[in-house]
Amino acid sequence: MKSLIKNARWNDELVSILIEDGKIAKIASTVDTPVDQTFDAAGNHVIPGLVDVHVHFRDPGLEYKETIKTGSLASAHGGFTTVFAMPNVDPVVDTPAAFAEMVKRNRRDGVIKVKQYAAISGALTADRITDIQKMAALGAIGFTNDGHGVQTADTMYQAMQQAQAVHLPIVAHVEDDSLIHGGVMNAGAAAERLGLPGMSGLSESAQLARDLVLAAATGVHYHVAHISTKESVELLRIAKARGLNVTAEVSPHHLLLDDSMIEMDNPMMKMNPPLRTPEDRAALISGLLDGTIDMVATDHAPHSKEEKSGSMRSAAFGIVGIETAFSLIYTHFVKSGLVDLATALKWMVTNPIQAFNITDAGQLRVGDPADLAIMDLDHGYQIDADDFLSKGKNSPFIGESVYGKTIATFVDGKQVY
Ligand SMILES: NC(=O)N[C@@H](CC(=O)O)C(=O)O
Ligand SMILES: [Zn+2]
Ligand SMILES: [Zn+2]
Repeated sequence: MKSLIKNARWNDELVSILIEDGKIAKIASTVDTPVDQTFDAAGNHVIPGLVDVHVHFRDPGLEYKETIKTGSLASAHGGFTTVFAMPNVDPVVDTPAAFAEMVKRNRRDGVIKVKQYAAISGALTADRITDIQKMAALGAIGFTNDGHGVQTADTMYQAMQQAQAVHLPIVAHVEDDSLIHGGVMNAGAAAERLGLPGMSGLSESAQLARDLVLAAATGVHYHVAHISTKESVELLRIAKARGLNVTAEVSPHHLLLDDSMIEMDNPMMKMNPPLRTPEDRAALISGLLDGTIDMVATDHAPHSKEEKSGSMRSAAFGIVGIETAFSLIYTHFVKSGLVDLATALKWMVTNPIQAFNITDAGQLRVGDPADLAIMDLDHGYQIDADDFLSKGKNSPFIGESVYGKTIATFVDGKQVY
């Protein structure tokens, strides 16, 4: 099977991409090999398929929020061709049997490449660590209790030792529960103005400091999920300077929103970690620009309309992000002139692939899997929840005007959007 994508803009040139048996066979200004199928990109840009190391697909158990099918279709709509699914489904992915079931489902229902994390400890909250060795053998991409911080140092220490032994990362949702005090947004002036209970950013940074000590002692690859405070960025900067094997992701919403923008009690502005202060946000942006933070990940967290209505006091934590991430980063970092497209693609493709040793994702080189997306970078559009393929419509960015609309997405040469 041979196919051709023609008239695609790549590195300021119009190219044709020849795809043979799912792999990129040739990239050239003209290709005259006879093919079975041709896709005309009509002068739009081609980018390597995006990679998101942090999504919630809610399947099994919470299919009313999202399924692997709808989540992966939404990913394709966002230009993503590889995503890493979190284990906080029902049942939690904390046993080899549950893990094996997820592998089966992800393969059966995913229209893109859906890789799977396994839990660090039972039910994401127990002190007892999971069978890390067995789940590694079954294909786990890493271990995480995302949704919960690991509260005891010994549990984290043991998990790191085991993960290091199988050469897989620990992905940390860093949150010390003793510092949360029932907060629903960041503690500080904004929470006081709104009269809402606040949670301190120290909850994240204090646990991160502990983890970095443990990571140094074990040598494990330690990856910080959804980093959100300036203290965390500083800790990470020091850890990297010391040569620790540590990486971090930041979400588009923590880069683009802060608590000063929460004008009223609005559940679409509620997520964990919460939007922090403008100073925290500035530190996240500098950290991303100077390489302290390695990558952008969405933390796509779909919830139902009911769960995301009413007051922030009772609404669920989390927002969707997989269908808006590229447009938001492209518009606010590339179109605005802060970085070039290649840098944004480092944050959303190359660095995730390298940090997690992904061998079957495409980077738009001859011989790579034909995982790619065609993007219209020149015409603005408005983010509209009716266009989302995700079941979750819980986005604070609805109505925003952005650039970077996905025209088509291909996985192993097959058009999936
Ligand atoms: N980010 C969130 O606010 N929610 C996530 C859990 C998580 O990522 O911690 C979820 O599963 O809904
Ligand atoms: Zn989390
Ligand atoms: Zn998450």
